[in-house]
Amino acid sequence: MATVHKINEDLVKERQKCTFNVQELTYLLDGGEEVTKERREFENILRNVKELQDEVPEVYLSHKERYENAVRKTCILQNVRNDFEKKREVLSPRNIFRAGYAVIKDVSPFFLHNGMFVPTIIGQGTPEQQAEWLPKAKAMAIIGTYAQTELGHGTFIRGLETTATYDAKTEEFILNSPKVTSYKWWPGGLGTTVNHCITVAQLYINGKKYGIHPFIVQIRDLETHKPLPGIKVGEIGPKMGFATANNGFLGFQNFRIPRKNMLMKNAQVLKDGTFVKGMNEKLTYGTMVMVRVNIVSDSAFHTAMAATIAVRYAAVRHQSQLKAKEPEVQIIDYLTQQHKLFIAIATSHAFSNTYTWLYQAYLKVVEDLGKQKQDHLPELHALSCCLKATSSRDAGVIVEQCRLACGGHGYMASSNLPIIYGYTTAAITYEGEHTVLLLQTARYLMKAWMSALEGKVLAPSVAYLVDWLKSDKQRWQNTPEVIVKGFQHVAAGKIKDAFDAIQKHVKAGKDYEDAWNLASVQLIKASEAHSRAILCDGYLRETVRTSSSVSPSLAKVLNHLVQLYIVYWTLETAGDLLVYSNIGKDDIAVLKEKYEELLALIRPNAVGLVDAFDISDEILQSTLGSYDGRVYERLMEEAMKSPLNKEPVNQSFHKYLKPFIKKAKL
Ligand SMILES: CC(C)(COP(=O)(O)OP(=O)(O)OC[C@H]1O[C@@H](n2cnc3c(N)ncnc32)[C@H](O)[C@@H]1OP(=O)(O)O)[C@@H](O)C(=O)NCCC(=O)NCCSC(=O)CCCCCCCCCCCCCCC(=O)O
Ligand SMILES: Cc1cc2nc3c(=O)[nH]c(=O)nc-3n(C[C@H](O)[C@H](O)[C@H](O)COP(=O)(O)OP(=O)(O)OC[C@H]3O[C@@H](n4cnc5c(N)ncnc54)[C@H](O)[C@@H]3O)c2cc1C
Repeated sequence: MATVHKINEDLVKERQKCTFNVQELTYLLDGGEEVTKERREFENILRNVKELQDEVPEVYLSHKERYENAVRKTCILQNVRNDFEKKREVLSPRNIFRAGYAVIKDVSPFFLHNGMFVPTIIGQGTPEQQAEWLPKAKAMAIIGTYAQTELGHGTFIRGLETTATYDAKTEEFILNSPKVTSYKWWPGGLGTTVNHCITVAQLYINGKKYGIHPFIVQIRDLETHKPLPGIKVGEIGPKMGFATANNGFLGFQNFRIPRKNMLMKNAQVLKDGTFVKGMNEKLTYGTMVMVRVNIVSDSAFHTAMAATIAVRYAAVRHQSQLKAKEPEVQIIDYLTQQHKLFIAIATSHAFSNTYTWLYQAYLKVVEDLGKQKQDHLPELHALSCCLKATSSRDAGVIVEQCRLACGGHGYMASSNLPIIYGYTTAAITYEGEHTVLLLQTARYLMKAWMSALEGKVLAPSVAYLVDWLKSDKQRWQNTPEVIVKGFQHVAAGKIKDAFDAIQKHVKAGKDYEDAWNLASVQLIKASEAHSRAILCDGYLRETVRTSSSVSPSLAKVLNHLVQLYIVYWTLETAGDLLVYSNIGKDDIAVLKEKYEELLALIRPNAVGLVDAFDISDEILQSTLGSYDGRVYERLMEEAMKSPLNKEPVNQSFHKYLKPFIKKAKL
C-alpha cells in the first residue's frame, strides 16, 4: 500500500483560508460535475495500472529507450481508454486525453493520430472514404499522422514540392519527392511509429498543376512494419522538447496509391482525370483550423499546470525576512511573487473561457459548411489564427515566468517545468508560425477596416471598428467594461494606422505586396491588439454569464480574477492606451493601486484556485507542485534515483580522475 504522507503545514493553512468551494470551481472548469467525475474515474483507473509505473525515471533513459517505453505505455493507455470508452458515451474527450500526461511523461508518439489523422479523415473524406478508413483508424488497426511540412516549406504550403501525378490508365496517383527539400519533415510519430499518413501533395493531371490536396498513404507493411518499396522514412533526431514525439521525415519515389486515396470531400479527381473543384479551396486547410482552436485549450491547461506547481511551491518555500527578527516568510507573501503568479491563474481562466466560445463558433462553421454555407469561415479563420498565436505565446511566457518564480529548483527536470515549457514553446511554432498567423488575421482586419469605412455591417468580432468610427471616444472610467472598450480603441487605432501605412506606401508607388511588407510590423501589432481586445471582452462576458449560476462566494473570486487579468494588461499596455484611448495618467495611477488591491484579494485563495484545476500529482509529475507540498523530501527522493547515486564510487574515478589527480600531484 502506498505510504500516506502528512500534508505540509503551510498548505494546510492556505487551504483553510480559502473563501470559496474548490470543488464547485473544478466542476465549472471541467464543464460540469459529471465531466469531473468521469475524468477522475479514468485517472483513477490509470493510477492502478501497474505496468504504467516507470521503474527508472524517463529522464535517465537513452533516446531509444525513452521512445520504446513511450510506445509501450501508449499502447497500454490506448487499450485502457478504449475499454473505458466502450462502456459509456464520453462527455469530454479532451478531459480524458489530459490523463495521458500521467502516463507519457513527454509527448506521445501517437499524438498526431487522434490529434490530426482521424480529424482529417472526418473533415476531408467523403462518406465512402470515412466508411473505409474511420473504423480502422478509430480502432487503431491503422496508425497515422499528418505529413504536410517539408524540409523546404512549412509556412507557405502552396509551395510544397511533393507531387501526386494522376495516371488515368491505372487510376492511381504517383507520389514523388523530387528534391531533398521536398522531403516531409516534422510529422509526429512518422519516425518509426505510424504505418499510414495523410500526405499533403501538389496534384498534377496531364501536366497541369491543381494545387495541394490530402492523400491517405500506407507507408509501412502492416505485418513487418518495414517501409514499403518507394518509401524512405526515418526519425529527425533530438529536439528542444518533444523527446518521445517521434517526429519523422518521409520521401517518395514513384510510389503509387489508388485514386480513392485522395480525400475528396472538397475537390475530386474523376476516373478519367477530370478535376472537380470544391466550394472553397481553403477547406483543404480545415484540420489546421480545428487544431488552432484546440491549442487555445492546450494553452489553458499548460498554464494551469505551471501555475499549480509555482503557487504551491511559493506557499511552501520560505526565504528571507520581510522584517528583522521575524521568521523567514513564505515567498508567496512577496508582492513581486504574487505579480508573477496570479496572472498565471487568471490567464488559464481567460484561455478556458475563450476556448468555450471559440469551440462553439468552430462547430457552427462546420455545421454551416455541411449546408454549403461558408459566410462565417473567414471570421473563424482570423479568430483561430490570432488566438492560437497569442495564447501559445502568452503560455510560453507564463510557464517560463513560473519556472523563474521557483528559483533554482525550477530548473530541475523533476520540477517538470522544463517539459511543460517544451510543450508550450513548440505550440508557438507548430500549426502555423506565430508571426505568420498574426499576419493572416491582419489580412482579415485590413478588409474589415475597408468595409467599416464603406459603412458595411461587420462580423461580430470586428463590429467595434464601426462603433469606433461612429462615436467619440467614451469618457474614461476604470471599470472592466470601459477598459475593454479601451482595448478595442487601441486595436481600432492600430488597425487604422497599419491600413494608412499601407496606403501611404502604395501612393508612393510601391506594389501592394511591398507596401504590406513595409507595414508588417504595424500589422502584427494591430493583430496582437485585436487578440487582446477579443480575449478580454470574451473573458469578461463569459465571467458575467457564469457568475449568475454559481455561488456568490465563487462569483466574487471569478470577478477578482477577470479584473486582475484586465488591469494587468491595462498596465502592461498603458503606453498604447494613452495614445489610442481617453485614459489619463491619473487613471493609470488609480489602476496601479487597484492591481495591488486585487493581488491582496486573491492572495488567500491562491492555493484554492490552483487546487481547483484538479491536476493530479501523477499528471503534474512535479517535486515542487504536489498536493502534499513535500517539496524537499521529493527533491531528495528524486535525486536518489540518479544512476550516479547507485554506487559509492563511479568507475570514471579509477579510469580517469585518479590518474589525472596523480599526475597533477607530481
Ligand atoms: C494561411 C497560410 C499562411 C498561407 O496560405 P496561402 O498562401 O494559401 O493563402 P493566402 O495567404 O494567399 O490567403 C488566401 C486566402 O485564404 C484564406 N485562408 C488561409 N487559410 C485558411 C483557412 N485555414 N481557412 C479558411 N481560409 C483560409 C486567407 O484568409 C486568404 O483569404 P483572402 O484571400 O480572402 O484574404 C498557409 O500557408 C498556412 O496555413 N500556413 C501554416 C502551415 C501550418 O499551419 N502547418 C501546420 C502543419 S501540422 C502541424 O504543425 C502539427 C503540429 C502538431 C500538432 C499537435 C496537435 C495535436 C493535438 C493533440 C490533441 C489531441 C486531442 C485528441 C483528443 C483525443 O485523444 O481524443
Ligand atoms: C514540435 C513540432 C511539431 C510539428 N509537427 C508537425 C506535424 O505533425 N506535421 C507537420 O506537417 N508539420 C509539423 N510541424 C511543422 C510546423 O507546422 C512548421 O514548423 C510551422 O508551420 C512553421 O513553418 P516553418 O518551419 O517553415 O517556418 P518558417 O516559415 O520557415 O519560419 C521562419 C521565420 O520566417 C518567418 N516567415 C515565414 N513566412 C513569413 C511571411 N509570409 N511573412 C513574415 N514572416 C514570415 C517566420 O515568422 C519565422 O520567423 C511541427 C513543428 C514543430 C516545431
